[in-house]
Amino acid sequence: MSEPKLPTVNKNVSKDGRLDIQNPHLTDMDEDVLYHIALSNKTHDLKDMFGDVKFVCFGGSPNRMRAFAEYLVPELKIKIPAGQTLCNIAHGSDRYVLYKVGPVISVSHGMGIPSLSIIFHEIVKLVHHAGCRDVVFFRLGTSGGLGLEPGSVVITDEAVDGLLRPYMDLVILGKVVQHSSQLDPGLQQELLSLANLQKDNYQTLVGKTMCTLDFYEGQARLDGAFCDYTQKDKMAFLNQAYNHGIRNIEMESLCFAAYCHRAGIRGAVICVTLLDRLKGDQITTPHSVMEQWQTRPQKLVVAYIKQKLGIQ
Ligand SMILES: O=P(O)(O)O[C@@H]1C[C@H](O)[C@@H](CO)O1
Ligand SMILES: O=c1cc[nH]c(=O)[nH]1
Repeated sequence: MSEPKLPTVNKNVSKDGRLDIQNPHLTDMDEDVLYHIALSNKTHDLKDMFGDVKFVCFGGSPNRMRAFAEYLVPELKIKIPAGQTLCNIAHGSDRYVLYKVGPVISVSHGMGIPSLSIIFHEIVKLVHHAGCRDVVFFRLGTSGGLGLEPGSVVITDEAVDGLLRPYMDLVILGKVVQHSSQLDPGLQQELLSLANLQKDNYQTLVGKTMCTLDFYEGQARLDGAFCDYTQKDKMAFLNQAYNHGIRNIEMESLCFAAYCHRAGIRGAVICVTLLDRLKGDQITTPHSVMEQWQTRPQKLVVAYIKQKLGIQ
């Protein structure tokens, strides 16, 4: 396979840690409407609303990201005035939810790369307009594991596509552009060290993550509406992925990693595994157990945030 031609990246962060977006067209615009989160740099004072943000946490489901925001309130010792509740700042749009708890944004991204891509663009522009400094991005997700006890947590060191390539193909103006999906190894190690300190009764490890365009055939499942391959074909592919170092499969890490790299933002992907794909396809774990598992990546990122903010 020939090496991809990757565009130059990481030019976006200025010396003082602010995100200087390189898109020249943005500076010519009188107003920038962040359509899917119902905000704009003209109708909202984004510096006042978001200028202190240091961490942005993305996750697929709106309810999970609300629950994460609620979890952050006592953990970060945030006082919510009596009679007030957490407000979905993106309530003017019903596409995504967005909460702010102190210096943390908790935002949903929906399912799959196209949905994540839209919200990522708008969050990067939000962070830019707000003048935030040294912001770190996290994806807190769920996934199918490979050879792991369900409930294990994988910190992604490299996101690969369904062809096991460590970059994202993007079709722009009728041409394929490739963006490297490298993630920050230092951040991965910091997270792993924190996980080791937590002495949890589940495993947290660093491994490669395969990001697919589909939950069923894309992830070699036999239980979709369509399937033209055999159990043997499926196992051959999943074993190939395992031997390549892949430890979990989900649907957003490639774009998340590629865009973090492109924007020059430190980012990490942390996903709990809901099942072992070497053993099956259907997710049969009770909902209450999965809800508990989904808090595992959150717990790790909260430990990281508290450490950075000096909160005991
Ligand atoms: O972060 P979540 O749990 O939403 O991500 C995974 C990948 C797909 O979006 C979805 C499939 O069930 O779960
Ligand atoms: O198997 C799984 C489980 C969660 N999310 C996925 O994308 N795949």
